[in-house]
Amino acid sequence: MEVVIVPDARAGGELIAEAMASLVCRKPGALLGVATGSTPLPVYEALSAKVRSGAVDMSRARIYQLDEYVGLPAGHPESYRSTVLREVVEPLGLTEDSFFGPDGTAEDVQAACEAYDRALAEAGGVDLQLLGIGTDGHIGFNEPCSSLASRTRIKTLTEQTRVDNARFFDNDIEQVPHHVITQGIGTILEARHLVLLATGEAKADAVAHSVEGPVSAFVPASALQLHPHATVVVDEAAASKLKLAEYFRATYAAKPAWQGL
Ligand SMILES: N[C@@H]1[C@@H](O)[C@H](O)[C@@H](COP(=O)(O)O)O[C@@H]1O
Repeated sequence: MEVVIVPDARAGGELIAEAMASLVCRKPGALLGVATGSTPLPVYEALSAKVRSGAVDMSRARIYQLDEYVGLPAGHPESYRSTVLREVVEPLGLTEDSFFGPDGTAEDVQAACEAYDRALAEAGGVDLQLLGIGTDGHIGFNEPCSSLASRTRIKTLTEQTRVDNARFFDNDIEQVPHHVITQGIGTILEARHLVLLATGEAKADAVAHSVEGPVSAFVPASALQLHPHATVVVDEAAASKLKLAEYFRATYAAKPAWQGL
């Protein structure tokens, strides 16, 4: 696992956007797995700036969703489908044809989960999966004690995650769905490159437990330790509880720039 400590969220966004752009230059039809939440926004802003300036042509890239609320009506502004369309797909100049996600409105939700898991594999697998992290260490919506081998499935949100996400629902926790679909931890681990971005002090404990703690279903992001190509990008605040921060800084400083993430 590589840990990169950046000065701020903007620098993290720029670094990851650069990695995504260089992937798409090498492999124009790359599958990019995207996350929602506030943290990845600087990545999408930096990447769409590259598209607008002509530095990268994303027209053949495909965008895959990580998770989704169950039961929000199609077109609900806070469904993750609407969110990714608004924050990623449209700013990158892509259309819905190149955007795929699990169907949170399906009558048979379990079948929709299995269909999405299959679709990911049939499309060749995700090349780069961007992840955020919950304050409890969740990735996607894999809450603590999710199986490290789990596949795309229905999960029930913890009270903490519903409280954290109420800000997207007029600060009204009653509006936050209880159930979600999420790529499982086993599914996420199949992506060829995992890039987790965490910014702000509220994520410092979750980052320290994930990077330096034992691999444990209780801290779902600790599963990144099992992946051969996992990159954790953190700002100074999110890195503040890492015991090996100096080592991570020195290692990254000594890395040749051409290597990328
Ligand atoms: N399902 C999403 C996660 O993918 C995201 O990482 C997390 C943190 O969001 P934020 O970056 O806004 O803190 O929120 C939600 O739970």
